[in-house]
Amino acid sequence: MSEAKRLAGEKAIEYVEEGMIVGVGTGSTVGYFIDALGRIRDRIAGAVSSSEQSSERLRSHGIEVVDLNAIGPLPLYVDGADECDPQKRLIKGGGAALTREKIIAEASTRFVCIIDPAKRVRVLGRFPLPVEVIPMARSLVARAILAATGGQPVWREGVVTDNGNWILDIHGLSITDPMVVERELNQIPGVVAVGLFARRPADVVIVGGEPPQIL
Ligand SMILES: O=C(CO)[C@H](O)[C@H](O)COP(=O)(O)O
Repeated sequence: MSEAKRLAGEKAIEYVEEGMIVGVGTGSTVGYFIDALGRIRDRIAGAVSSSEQSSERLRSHGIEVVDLNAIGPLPLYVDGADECDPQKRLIKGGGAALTREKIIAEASTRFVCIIDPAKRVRVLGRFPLPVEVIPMARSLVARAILAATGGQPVWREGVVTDNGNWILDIHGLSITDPMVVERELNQIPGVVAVGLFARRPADVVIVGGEPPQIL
């Protein structure tokens, strides 16, 4: 699968234009995109990063990491996903960076999602749905998730997000209406962000392969 990830990550470079500030996600597929971005670093103005991990990798290539507050809308955001349905709605957050990823996706005009073929599903939910929670609300949120969805929330123990919060992964969901589930979970006090990207799906999906497929 890492070859498919590399092919997807490198293909996404075609969406980068001269002088752009590029939004950059998190994960192993994005790692290939960052490395390719490093090869054209003189042609971009910098990057907005969704995680400390990606910031470090961007800086290692000499790419300046820019504060989202210092700029207007972003023309382009490139990120991976854990699942992608035919409407380009996503589950993200396997790397625990979902909140910043959601912020950058929202700020961007074009969201290009890069995946390997195994990430494509008909219905979202086989991958446990990550939810970032305020630590003191963990068990309250877990009970509310069970009541609202019937899914089984499991604490990703030991993982602390870049925002100092915790992750619950919801197992056993079959998400036939992602917009409704996203909205319902967002309303639980203590939830910081839900790893469902239904309200803001990807605009373009690149599926890594020889040749890459554009959806
Ligand atoms: O949402 C994410 C991080 O929070 C990643 O994009 C997602 O987990 C996919 O990762 P990978 O490219 O390593 O398969």
